Amino acid sequence: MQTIDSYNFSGKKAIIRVDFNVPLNDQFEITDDTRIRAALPTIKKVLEGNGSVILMSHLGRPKGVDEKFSLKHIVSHLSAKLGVDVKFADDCIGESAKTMAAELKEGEVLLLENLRFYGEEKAGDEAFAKKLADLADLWINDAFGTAHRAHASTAVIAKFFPEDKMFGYVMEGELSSVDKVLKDSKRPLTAIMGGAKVSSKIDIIKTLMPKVDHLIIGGGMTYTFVKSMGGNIGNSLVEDDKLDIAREILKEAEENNVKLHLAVDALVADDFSNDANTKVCNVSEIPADWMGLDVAEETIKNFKKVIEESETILWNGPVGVFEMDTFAKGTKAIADAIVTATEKGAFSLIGGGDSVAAINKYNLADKVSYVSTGGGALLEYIEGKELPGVAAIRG
Ligand SMILES: Nc1ncnc2c1ncn2[C@@H]1O[C@H](COP(=O)(O)OP(=O)(O)O)[C@@H](O)[C@H]1O
Ligand SMILES: O=C(OP(=O)(O)O)[C@H](O)COP(=O)(O)O
Repeated sequence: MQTIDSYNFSGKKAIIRVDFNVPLNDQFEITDDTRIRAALPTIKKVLEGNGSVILMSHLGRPKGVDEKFSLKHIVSHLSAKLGVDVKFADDCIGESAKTMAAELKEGEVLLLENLRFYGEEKAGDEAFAKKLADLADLWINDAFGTAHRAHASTAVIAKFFPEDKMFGYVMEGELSSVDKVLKDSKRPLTAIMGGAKVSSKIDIIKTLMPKVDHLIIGGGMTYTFVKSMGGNIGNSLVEDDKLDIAREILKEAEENNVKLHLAVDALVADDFSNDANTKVCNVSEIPADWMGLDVAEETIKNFKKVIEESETILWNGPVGVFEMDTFAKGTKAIADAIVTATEKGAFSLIGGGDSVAAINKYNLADKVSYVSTGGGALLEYIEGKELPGVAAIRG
């Protein structure tokens, strides 16, 4: 298998599938460029090896051609980050892309327009994949965030590069980080699962159960668990159809000798608002009309202790409504505890859109071991599913 470190890029054109699916505001400015920064080492590696680079990505979920989802919005930012004037092809296939790719010289970078302007991308159309493949001499897959999609540019294109395909550094880093957590982990291993709902986390919790020593459950999920044990949760978020699953998870934890840590106290509010009235109460004694929106002191103390004594940590999902400052304390405390553990030598992996947003909000991304660029892809990989973008390279 080829690797990015052993391949000779000299005089070659590399088409790199990146995940530049970044959030844009109403002025089309990038509000979080994590995925762009993550892709730079791979691009630079090819350029330093005297190759040229053709970048391809999707942005959003457009239905056909739609200006709002044009990758032209990221050209200037990418150029600044790379220190290279990035050229832009306003169609990812067709004559102009072909000519621009053919004319690309060593050290130059061409960005293709949004692949999803063509339905063929998501359909995994082979003829479309071939048109992309024909632009280059080799294919690098570095789009971890999209590795769970069997699309033309993430998987199907592989067949046109039987010898000349490889992972980029993002893919290599993401895969080895998950391996460090799930395969060669130093103990104790702690998973912190937060976020809104049990339903979106059941599969991952079940996968982690036989592997972890500690499972911390936080966020909106808490109240489904508390209700399943007969507690009063007032107006808190709950999934009544998941009460049985919650009980099952509690039982599985016992059977697997996993120490499951739930909140003991909650910061409750009389409204889902930053300006609501708040008070602290026992997590199973929440008055009617009040809702739990964050963990409180006693819980924070418990969670911190477990995290700071861990050698390997996986964090997915905030433990409170951290978007509102009033309810951000618990999530900030988790982030701080992970940083403390990491400073003491633990390996920490943060993944999932909102926990990454939280770690960035507190400027702590550089103080943990690895921040994943994948949401759904990371969860599927941890769940043990084969990702098409990975299989396309490993075969
Ligand atoms: N107690 C709570 N009640 C309601 N929503 C919550 C609560 N705690 C956390 N959340 C919300 O959960 C959302 C994140 O959920 P989710 O998408 O599952 O996480 P992630 O993106 O990290 O996987 C955040 O927007 C957060 O505000
Ligand atoms: O942002 C992405 O996924 P994520 O929201 O799970 O992190 C990827 O770019 C994949 O996008 P998609 O879910 O539209 O295929």
